[in-house]
Amino acid sequence: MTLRVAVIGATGRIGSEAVKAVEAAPDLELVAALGRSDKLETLTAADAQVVVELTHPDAVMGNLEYCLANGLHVVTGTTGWTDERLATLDGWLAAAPATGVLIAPNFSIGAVLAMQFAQQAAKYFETVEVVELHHDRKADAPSGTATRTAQLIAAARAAAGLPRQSDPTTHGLPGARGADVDGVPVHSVRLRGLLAHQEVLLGDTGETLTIRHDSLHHSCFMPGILLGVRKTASRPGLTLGLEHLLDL
Ligand SMILES: NC(=O)C1=CN([C@@H]2O[C@H](COP(=O)(O)OP(=O)(O)OC[C@H]3O[C@@H](n4cnc5c(N)ncnc54)[C@H](OP(=O)(O)O)[C@@H]3O)[C@@H](O)[C@H]2O)C=CC1
Ligand SMILES: O=C(O)C1=N[C@H](C(=O)O)C[C@H](O)C1
Repeated sequence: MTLRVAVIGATGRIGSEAVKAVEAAPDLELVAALGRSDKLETLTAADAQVVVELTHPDAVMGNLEYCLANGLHVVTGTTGWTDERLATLDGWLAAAPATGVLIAPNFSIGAVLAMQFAQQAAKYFETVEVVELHHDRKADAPSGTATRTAQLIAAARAAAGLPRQSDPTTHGLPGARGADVDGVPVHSVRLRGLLAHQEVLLGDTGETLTIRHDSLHHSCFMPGILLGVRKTASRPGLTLGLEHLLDL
């Protein structure tokens, strides 16, 4: 049976690729492709079952509220998630218990693996920092991937009983040490010509380990999006991270 799929953010960099990927999938039918000015009612009028949401941190909450109020499953890669936003989403999901939502900070398999490797390595190195590098049109910093990576690293360190990293800096300019995400410094570079890249730098006495991932084209996100579309309708509630859908 084909799944009826809609894309919100269809004119965007990743959304336009998602439209093509859904159209090319034999088991999926693209029933709506919404840009910024299209009404969300189009989704219900088109009888969509799964909505792929790839817009902007300012738009994602309104889009999810509408989808959950109308029993539409959602796969979103939009960034800007905070604990407060996740709590709000939990409330909407409680009122729509049959509905599934996948939030994937990154849909690329390489990025998901890099996050897992960083999490695995975290307890063996006393110091760790994250550097993320993106194109110069990106609205959010740090990136959703870097934020999630730092959270996973911090949780792994805490579980292993490691203390928060100390910072010896006593003199410097504001921001020079990056953003503090759960005690992990995260540095954001924005540069024309780049797409999405990340390095996790881990260091201890006499050695360093660098875990680097590069997204070179938006096509790298498509297998993850399609996997999410196929699985989320049968996973009620919130799935946070593509890793839960992969056999890792
Ligand atoms: N999880 C993942 O693997 C990935 C996630 N992303 C994330 O996806 C999101 C979109 O990225 P990207 O495609 O580069 O962004 P773009 O700016 O290229 O596209 C955004 C899309 O959303 C629409 N949009 C923007 N602002 C609003 C708004 N306030 N209300 C309604 N619609 C809006 C745009 O419409 P219009 O064209 O009219 O402006 C456009 O269709 C970002 O949060 C990004 O971080 C990106 C790549 C991978
Ligand atoms: O804006 C982007 O381009 C990307 N956004 C996501 C993020 O913030 O982590 C995923 C990927 O890095 C591309």
